[in-house]
Amino acid sequence: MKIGTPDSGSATKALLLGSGELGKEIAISLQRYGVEVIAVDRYAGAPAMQVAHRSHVIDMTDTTAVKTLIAREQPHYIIPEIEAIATEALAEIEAQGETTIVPNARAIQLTMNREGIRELAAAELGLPTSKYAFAETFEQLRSAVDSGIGYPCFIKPTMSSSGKGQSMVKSADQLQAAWDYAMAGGRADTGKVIVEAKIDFDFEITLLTVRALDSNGQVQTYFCEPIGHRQENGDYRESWQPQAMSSKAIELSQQIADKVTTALGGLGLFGVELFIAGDQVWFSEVSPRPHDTGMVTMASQRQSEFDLHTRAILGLPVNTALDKTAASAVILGGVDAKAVSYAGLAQALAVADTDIRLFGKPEAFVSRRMGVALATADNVNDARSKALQAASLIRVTE
Ligand SMILES: Nc1ncnc2c1ncn2[C@@H]1O[C@H](COP(=O)(O)OP(=O)(O)OP(=O)(O)O)[C@@H](O)[C@H]1O
Ligand SMILES: NCC(=O)N[C@@H]1O[C@H](COP(=O)([O-])[O-])[C@@H](O)[C@H]1O
Ligand SMILES: [Mg+2]
Repeated sequence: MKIGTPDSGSATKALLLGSGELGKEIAISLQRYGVEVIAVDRYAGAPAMQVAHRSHVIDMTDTTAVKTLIAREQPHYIIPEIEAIATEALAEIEAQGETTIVPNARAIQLTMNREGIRELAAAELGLPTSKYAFAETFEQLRSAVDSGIGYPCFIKPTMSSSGKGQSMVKSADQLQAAWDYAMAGGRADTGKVIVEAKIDFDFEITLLTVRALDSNGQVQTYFCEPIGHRQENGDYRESWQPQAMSSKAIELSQQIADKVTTALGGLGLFGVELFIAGDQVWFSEVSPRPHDTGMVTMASQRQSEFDLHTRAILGLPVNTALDKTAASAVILGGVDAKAVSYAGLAQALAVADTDIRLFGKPEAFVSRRMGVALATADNVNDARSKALQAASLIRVTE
């Protein structure tokens, strides 16, 4: 198979494994550089499918289903977009040498599972993290908490995202419920949980970090301005850029992000999640792809996180500069409904300097993210209040 790039004239094909709101923006960016996009997800009508050249519905956790589809489509690039993919299939495909897994199969495998990335970051690279342990039974969980992790702590499925199956436990009587919730709530069942001691941070950031080629064809690491965010129940509610930080904390953050992304390797954008208290910085986790809190870059940067990921993958030049102070606020479903419609768009857009992105998910759940409001302003406080106001004016209805 001939590997094409936009410069070589032959059609380049990219296959998205996961087609949510992040994939939709990646698809649009890829298409702007002439790439053919195939969107894949577990359900029909997923956001990226609505803009892709074509799409497929498969069980992405089924190795055979993933391999069969890739053999049929023969993409040049496979871009994992969600933390629920049979990663064994990807290593085999990469080894055949004709397809680039973004950023590479090992990075996807390590970050898809909290165990892989935690062992790399804490044990191998020696980065500061919360105290942690893994448990395959309730007894193991209880003994890990009793013998050092303590309370409060977080219990999470090892394969999950957006807070699915995650709870904070304050005392021993809440432990069983947290175990049951983690066992039932992951995006894929690994039979294992991670328990982490709670870090008392002042604020948390996502440091978008890009590994891209410079004009000499050398891999360089570029950082965006830090993105601050607020989470509820393990899922993000608002984000803003830039987050003010001490120069020591930003320096440590960049060092940690550089170490972990260099260890993961490949080309693309990474969302490095860090907890900050004073000048102290802890590594939390990393996405080898655009990050939900990074949706703010659609308003704050000339090159959004989606453009940066796309450019890095294709070997094109990148610029991570901040353009405007901005904020994002999420629009949750608020109802369980098939066939949704939206009210309040005119009122929301009447808030100055805002924009609304509705993802087009075919079905709403009470806490499913259905859209995001974006706002720019002279300062972070004003940007946040405008984004929050615009988001609050949108109603998802049956
Ligand atoms: N050990 C911890 N100490 C303090 N807060 C934590 C800890 N672990 C998680 N949190 C809080 O919960 C949030 C979500 O945790 P985490 O990022 O691990 O979940 P996730 O399911 O991977 O979410 P996403 O996929 O959206 O990044 C964090 O951003 C933080 O606010
Ligand atoms: N924190 C990770 C994240 O935000 N991932 C984004 O959410 C989608 C799944 O949404 P859904 O669960 O509503 O289908 C994923 O496909 C991805 O775009
Ligand atoms: Mg996270």
